[in-house]
Amino acid sequence: MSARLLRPLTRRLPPTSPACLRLVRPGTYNVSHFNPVVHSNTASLQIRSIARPYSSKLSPGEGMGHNTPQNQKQEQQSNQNQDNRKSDGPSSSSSSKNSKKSKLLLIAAAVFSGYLFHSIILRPNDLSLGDVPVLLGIVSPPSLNPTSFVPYTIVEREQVSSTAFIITVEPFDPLHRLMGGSEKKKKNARKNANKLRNELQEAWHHGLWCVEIKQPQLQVARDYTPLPPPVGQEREEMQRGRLRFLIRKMEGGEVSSYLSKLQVGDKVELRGPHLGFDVARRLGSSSLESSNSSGHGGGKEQGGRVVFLAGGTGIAPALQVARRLYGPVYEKRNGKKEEEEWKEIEDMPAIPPKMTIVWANRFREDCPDCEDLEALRKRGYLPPSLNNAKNTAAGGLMPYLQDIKAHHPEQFNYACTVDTEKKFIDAKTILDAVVSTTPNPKSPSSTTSLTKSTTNPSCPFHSSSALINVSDRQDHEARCKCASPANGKNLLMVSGPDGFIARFAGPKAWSEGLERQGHVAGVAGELMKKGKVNKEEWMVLKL
Ligand SMILES: Cc1cc2nc3c(=O)[nH]c(=O)nc-3n(C[C@H](O)[C@H](O)[C@H](O)COP(=O)(O)OP(=O)(O)OC[C@H]3O[C@@H](n4cnc5c(N)ncnc54)[C@H](O)[C@@H]3O)c2cc1C
Repeated sequence: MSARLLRPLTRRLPPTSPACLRLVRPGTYNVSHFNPVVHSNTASLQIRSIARPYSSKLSPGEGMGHNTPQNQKQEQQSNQNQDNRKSDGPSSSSSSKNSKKSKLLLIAAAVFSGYLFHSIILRPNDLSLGDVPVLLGIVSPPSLNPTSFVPYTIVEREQVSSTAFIITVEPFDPLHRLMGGSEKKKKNARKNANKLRNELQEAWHHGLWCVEIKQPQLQVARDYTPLPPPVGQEREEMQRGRLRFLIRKMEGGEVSSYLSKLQVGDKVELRGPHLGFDVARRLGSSSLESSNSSGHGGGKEQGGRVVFLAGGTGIAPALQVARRLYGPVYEKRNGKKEEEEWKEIEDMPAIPPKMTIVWANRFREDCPDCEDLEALRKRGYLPPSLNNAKNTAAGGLMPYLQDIKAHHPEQFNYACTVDTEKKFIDAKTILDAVVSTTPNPKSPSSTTSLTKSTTNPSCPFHSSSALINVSDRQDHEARCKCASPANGKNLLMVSGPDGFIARFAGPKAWSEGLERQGHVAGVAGELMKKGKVNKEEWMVLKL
């Protein structure tokens, strides 16, 4: 509020200038010329007492610093005024104090209404009343947290198909809005950068996570899953605290319809991060699992294979898992592979577990260029990190998948199905995907699964029967109950609309106000019953 309105005042009257010091001299002043906004409300402001009467307490050289005849005259005049006021008695003094107070109040009210008019009427999506403490420097801008909503600004928006769009948001800083591209803005951005990076780094390291986005008119919020940053932009995006979401507009949907109407520059409110299922701990790979939080030291051997069935926007958690297993997709910068740096930061395994994603879409436009990478190469296409192109939000998500494939050809696979081309996920698709993750016996990453004898049936990480009652919101607080270090399970993960999950893994169940995993049914349940997918080695996770 006042930062903008007082700027002209401070610019005209720097604190050390004689003009500024004139302000503290006893006397009557017209304040209207300081700011046009207060002009209509004030005629004059009397300043009669100051903390240190300048005539007696300012030492030579302090303040005005000039003992000119003119100053002496003014001083005498001022002393005379003070004497006169003293003789008026206490009632006169208190009434003048009151009038001074009311005038100051008037000014404050005028400034405040000007601000309200500016922020609410003129720029409704810009600044709001809640931003005042930040603008005044009383508090720093709030950062993403799981208990309260904080404002973000949409900085990019891309329509990737007729119903789906990607928005990129970054933390809203009211000071940035007011200061434009000034030095102060840059300084502030740098100050916040490391804090934001640390917060998000933890969530990315966990793997699966989401944030809530609020619909402010209806005061409802829904979960959305941040996509990994575009190829080669991980560092920059993390430092700016940016988040990207793939959102499908649902007809009649309260939050997705609202979000579909927002444009670049608009504000959204986010709350989070909310950590989801701990994939690394279930896979049990020693290099993925953090020993201090697992309840035991973590297994010595590499473990875990992942088959991920993603329906539509369910691709977002699939990419989060891929990022957890393979690290950020990197670019070469100054001759140094950025991936190496991230490996150090994130403790990535040298040889990551095998993963296959099958992405089901209604239309081809949702997954253009979803071809085998070799076929794409023959057509002259190279993923962004190999042809040094920057992959912005534009181009959707295929470049991300292609880049992981290019860097981990043995470990990672992806395939797409398109409803309108009469290609659907079925039992055979799932079995093929399971086979594609079979480790090469010669490979050092050969998988060893957790055997029946070492699995505690009540362990929420390694026992399918215990998983039935698990909710994703509580998962990260649980502890492994297996007696000996777990080598890990393989995961068949299913993510997408409720109908998609129910078809392939059975419906989730609700109890005590929480959505829980429920029994495994659907196509995956059938395959396990028939023994085509070994239920001792594979666990099903519904997202
Ligand atoms: C952990 C998690 C992560 C998620 N991540 C993403 C993501 O990254 N991207 C994404 O797009 N979605 C994601 N979702 C789904 C998202 O949270 C919302 O559920 C989705 O956007 C729909 O919300 P909505 O408010 O628009 O629709 P809602 O208002 O909840 O309505 C949903 C559907 O039900 C219909 N409906 C509503 N009320 C009625 C009624 N009374 N009678 C009949 N039909 C009705 C609506 O028409 C609509 O089609 C995620 C969900 C979870 C749990």
